Amino acid sequence: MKYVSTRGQAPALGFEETMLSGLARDGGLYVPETIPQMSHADIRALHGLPYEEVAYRVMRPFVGDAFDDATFMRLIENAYASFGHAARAPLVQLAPGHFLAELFHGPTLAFKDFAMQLIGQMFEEALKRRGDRVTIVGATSGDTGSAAIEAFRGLDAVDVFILYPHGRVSEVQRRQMTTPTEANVHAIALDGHFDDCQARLKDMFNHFEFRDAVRLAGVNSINWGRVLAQVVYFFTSAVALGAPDRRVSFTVPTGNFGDIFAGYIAKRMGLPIDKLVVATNQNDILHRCLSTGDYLTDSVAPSISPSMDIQVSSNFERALFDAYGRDGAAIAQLMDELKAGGFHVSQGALEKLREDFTSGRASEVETLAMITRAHATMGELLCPHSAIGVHVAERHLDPAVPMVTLATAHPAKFPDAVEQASGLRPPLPERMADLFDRPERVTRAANDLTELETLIKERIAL
Ligand SMILES: Cc1ncc(COP(=O)(O)O)c(C=O)c1O
Ligand SMILES: N[C@@H](CCOP(=O)(O)O)C(=O)O
Repeated sequence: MKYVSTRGQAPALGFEETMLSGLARDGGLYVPETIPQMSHADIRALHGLPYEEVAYRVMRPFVGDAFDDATFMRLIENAYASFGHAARAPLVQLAPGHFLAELFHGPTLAFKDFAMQLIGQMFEEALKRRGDRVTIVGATSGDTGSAAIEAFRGLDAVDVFILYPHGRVSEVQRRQMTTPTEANVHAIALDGHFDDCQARLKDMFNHFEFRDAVRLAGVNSINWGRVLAQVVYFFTSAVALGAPDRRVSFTVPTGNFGDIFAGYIAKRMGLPIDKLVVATNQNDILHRCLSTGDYLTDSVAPSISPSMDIQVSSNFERALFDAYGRDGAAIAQLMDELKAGGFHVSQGALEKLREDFTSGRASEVETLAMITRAHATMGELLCPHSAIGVHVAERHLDPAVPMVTLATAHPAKFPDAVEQASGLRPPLPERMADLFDRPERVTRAANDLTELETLIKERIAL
């Protein structure tokens, strides 16, 4: 299995190199050259299997010879052992035909744990075998950072630097990143918003002298391994509702387009998915683009769903690559236009995108109202991101096709918004009960590439 860049100018790589290198050297994102297929019989055979076994069967063809069968299974089992629910991604029914996939039972209470716990295992195994070490730099609007720190804290072969937007993550998210005591963990509060963090991270990958000197690696959804691990719960959810003998739709609270792109990969593998609904908050560039074809960046408006306060949606590039017939030069041209503020998706590409994706948005008022109503009438306390999903999903229900909305974070990560809407302040799980008493350790930094690179080099003593 080979991976190719969306910009067409970087060498094709195997799974392990793709995973360890992050961004392609031409600035693009890696995608599989071909998508492995699962027949209806293969999908039917997933019924009743434990999550780990489904994960193995879905991901195995993508991994090639990077790990032997027994090792790959062991890594998967290790990855999900710390989850607080036996089903890993349980489904609950919200209303007739509408289900919620609870993806927040991992160690940091967000869906990021599904992929991050696994790539933590895969990095450790691959680096041990190679006798190598890497510097991970991650950009976060709150959840990727805490999940990455949890997955990589204390590992000898890794330093992990997380850039988060100062003052724009929830207090729980911030403390998850700033309170770990391990010396290989470095939380950096950047003066800017998430898009600045992600842009500086991509600048570092494109600055080869720095990239090679620190052995830079990425664990954002830039990393194909992240997307791959997220494909699995689309399968477990759909199979639980009758796939492949019944079509299923998904609504995904969306920011960087990684999670919904994982759904698209599941569909391309053969899972009978009807609609993939992109649900955005007021930072709705994806909804506007799918509605009009214009992908035009605007200033980010801070919201009560801070993890989705994103305007430059990294993985949309992967979807565009397919929509433009895998024409790397066309994608490179669009990404150049994006630097100047945006681009227009061609009519043909827009029609291709609309074959798979539809979209909706929720305002701040609608998000709060959804939390209130879900608590009062559905018995579910939703985080603001998940509430956006449920709000948008309700506008795309079809009596003939079950809808699954992904609940991407635990409500206790965003207690202020949840309390405002429901009157309930959800408690953190027991194992995190002292989070607010632990001392914080964080470095404040300007939105400046040279300053950030110097800081990282000093910390790893280069
Ligand atoms: C809680 C939560 N919901 C939704 C999203 C959006 O997911 P994606 O960036 O994969 O679109 C994020 C951040 O990525 C998140 O942290
Ligand atoms: N919402 C994310 C933003 C980064 O997304 P990623 O999936 O590319 O890592 C976050 O919580 O950090």
